[in-house]
Parts: sequence; C-alpha cells; structure tokens
Amino acid sequence: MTAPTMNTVVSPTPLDTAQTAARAFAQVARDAVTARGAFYVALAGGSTPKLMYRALRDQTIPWAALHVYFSDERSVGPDSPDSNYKLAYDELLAHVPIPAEQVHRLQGEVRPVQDAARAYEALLPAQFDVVLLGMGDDGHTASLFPGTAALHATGRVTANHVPKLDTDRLTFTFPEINAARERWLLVTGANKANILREVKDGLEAHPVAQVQEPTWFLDEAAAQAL
Ligand SMILES: O=C(O)[C@H](O)[C@@H](O)[C@H](O)[C@H](O)COP(=O)(O)O
Repeated sequence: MTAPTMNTVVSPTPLDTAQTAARAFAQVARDAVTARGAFYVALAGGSTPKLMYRALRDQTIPWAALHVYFSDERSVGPDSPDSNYKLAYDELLAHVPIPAEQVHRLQGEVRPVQDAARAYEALLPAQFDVVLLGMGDDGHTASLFPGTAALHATGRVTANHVPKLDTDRLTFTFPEINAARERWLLVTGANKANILREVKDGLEAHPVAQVQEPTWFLDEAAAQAL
C-alpha cells in the first residue's frame, strides 16, 4: 500500500501552526477573490481551530467577499458551548466585517436532524475553495466517525448518529469534502501523532484517510512520528 502524498507544513507549536494556517488562509482568500470575486470556505469545529480563528482577525482578507459555512455541527443550537458555530463566532466572526447574510450556520437545533442537512445542501456553493477540517484521536474528521453510516453517504451534507458519543451530528460527506478546490487539515498535539503516522503509512481504515490530497498544518508534537 503506497503512502498517500502528504502536502505537510510543520510548525513548532500550536500557536505557530495557527499563524501559519492563518497566513495561508489569507493568501488563498485574496487569490480567490482576485480570480473569481468571492471566497467560499467551510470552517472546522473542535478546539484546534480556536487559535487560527483568532489569528485570522489580524490578517489582510477581503472580508466582504467571504462566504462562510461549516463542515460539521453538533445537534445543538448556536448558544450552546458545544456549538462549532459559537466557537467560530466568538473567536472570529464577531470581530470581522463579513456580511451576516454570507455566514451560513448549520442549524443543529432543528429536528429531525436530517431536515437541517437537507436545508443546508440548498445553501451550498457549487464548489468550496477551502474546506477546513480537524482530526480526532480516533481518526475521524468533520463528524465522519469510524463505523458510522455517514462514511458511505453520497449526498453533500448528512445527519450522522455517533453511538460512541450517543448523539447525532451534521456533517459534510466525503464527496463534498473531496469536491473542494483544497482540503486543509489542522492537527496539533501529541495525541494525534500515531494516527497521523498510520495515515501517512497508507492505512485507509481511518476516516481521515479518505480526505483526498489534503494540506496538513501540523505542530511538531503531532508530526513527531512522521
Ligand atoms: O465537531 C467537531 O468536533 C469537529 O469537527 C471534529 O472533527 C474535530 O475537528 C475533531 O474532533 C478534533 O477536535 P479537536 O480540535 O478538539 O482535537
């Protein structure tokens, strides 16, 4: 099994990694707006992106031309501390002049959850410029967890029941993620190192290995086994 090509940027610390990714985000956003008049991005959830979202505030970005989406969301409302939207709002969106109508929240409070997935699909652009993702220490990405039905979903956005968390999630599918112009994985911390090594060694069992030709933004702790 050949190891997948890994376009990888390793920085010393989580803060360095966040700043490196923020600079790259600003550049790709400027390039997209210059070329096509808009930049379509799906933000990641979890805790890792927090430093990057803060670092983005100080970047030179054509905010008025950004269209912001989310690559997954928990089945909670926007005020929940578990909300990926809330994280992005508190750390970035509340601090930059993106027109409110260009920020598209995955409505995790809607029931049944699949109705929210279907409604979100109607809002999506034809193609994302960047889908930003994280990776769990079990190899999941977005809310595509090992052994869950969404790993095989063929639409663009789907609900996904995650037994290990005893909860439902909303997530981009792999076809949607892999249809983007670029896929970025922001991964820091020693607890991710073994999974990363297995992915680099071509072990396709981990869901994150299904993300095609990602750019990895890693800190040295996460990259220590590569
Ligand atoms: O909704 C989520 O939790 C994320 O989309 C998820 O895929 C996250 O990126 C990983 O679980 C890593 O989470 P940390 O960044 O907290 O390690």
